[in-house]
Amino acid sequence: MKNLDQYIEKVLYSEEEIKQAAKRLGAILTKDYEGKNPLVIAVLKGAVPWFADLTREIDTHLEMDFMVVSSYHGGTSSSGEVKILKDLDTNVEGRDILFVEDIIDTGRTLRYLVDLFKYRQANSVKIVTLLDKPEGREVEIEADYVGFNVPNEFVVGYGLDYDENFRNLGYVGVLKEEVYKK
Ligand SMILES: O=P(O)(O)OC[C@H]1O[C@H](OP(=O)(O)OP(=O)(O)O)[C@H](O)[C@@H]1O
Ligand SMILES: Nc1nc2[nH]cnc2c(=O)[nH]1
Repeated sequence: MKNLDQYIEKVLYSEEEIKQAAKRLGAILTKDYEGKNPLVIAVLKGAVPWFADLTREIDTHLEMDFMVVSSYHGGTSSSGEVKILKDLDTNVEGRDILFVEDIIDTGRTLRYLVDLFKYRQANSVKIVTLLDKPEGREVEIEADYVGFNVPNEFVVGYGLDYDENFRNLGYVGVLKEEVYKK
């Protein structure tokens, strides 16, 4: 057993399943964005592994950029307040924007970002997320492209953290209860 595996209660999505999801969505995005040169934005930090794997499956011209956004503090609950820690340096007016997220839970992060980019007069704003947790929703927002619908549990791995740890797991899983008690 690998060192970090011992903290995991169950694996929800394996490396292989995530790879297949990247291929499936990458093929759709290739068609949808052909000739549009979209600005594909990773919402850091959680989206890093998914962004890296997904964009390599999109076989058309695109540009990449990065934002650092945070709403979760130190544990498993959202503060409800979305903070932009690093914004874009480029003008998005008239651009086709594709946000890449690891998860949509309460929906607050993406509701905030979509509204902001509409205000900034992007031509289109769409969302691709590895995981969608519909039962967590507190504000209305829907992803345009979804890898998996995830049950209402706190998940870690493949970019998703618990207290900044476990982002480097290759798969998505649920932590053992004793990890939270430490
Ligand atoms: O739908 P919501 O309830 O807003 O949750 C989704 C957001 O929560 C996580 O980010 P977090 O704020 O934990 O920052 P991180 O990406 O640095 O882990 C995740 O990466 C999403 O951005
Ligand atoms: N790690 C992690 N971050 C989240 N942010 C919003 N929902 C989740 C979740 O289930 N796990």
